[in-house]
Amino acid sequence: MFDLSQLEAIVAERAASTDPDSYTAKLARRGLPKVAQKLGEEAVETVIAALAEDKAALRGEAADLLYHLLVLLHLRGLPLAEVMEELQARTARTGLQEKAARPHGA
Ligand SMILES: N=c1c2ncn([C@@H]3O[C@H](COP(=O)(O)OP(=O)(O)OP(=O)(O)O)[C@@H](O)[C@H]3O)c2ncn1[C@@H]1O[C@H](COP(=O)(O)O)[C@@H](O)[C@H]1O
Repeated sequence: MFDLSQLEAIVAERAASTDPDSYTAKLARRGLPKVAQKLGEEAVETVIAALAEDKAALRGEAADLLYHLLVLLHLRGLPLAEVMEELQARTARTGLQEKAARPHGA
């Protein structure tokens, strides 16, 4: 099954490409603030699709959201594996225990 680490590799390769047809390359050139803005927009669109109970729209918006998150992580040099390690570490306790252990305000 296709997974996010495979998409992460595609994003890394396309972000460095000079292919004029590459959306990833175009987006990466626009820089982190633009990518962050796009990620925020996709998050809002995902929420709207979820609240509208439109499963087809939610599927598309969730895909857009994950793709843009990977572009942002790539530009900030944070490997997806580190995020997965963070999530895996959290499985050792409940969400409320994890929240209580966070530094104040985090
Ligand atoms: N998964 C995606 C993916 N999801 C969403 N998008 C793009 O994200 C954009 C989101 O749409 P919007 O209307 O919000 O944005 P827009 O108006 O096109 O662009 P802006 O001017 O607002 O930035 C669309 O252009 C989508 O094509 C993606 N673009 C690429 N990928 C993957 O990345 C691979 C490489 O893509 P390229 O870099 O384009 O070759 C593809 O084969 C896919 O696997």
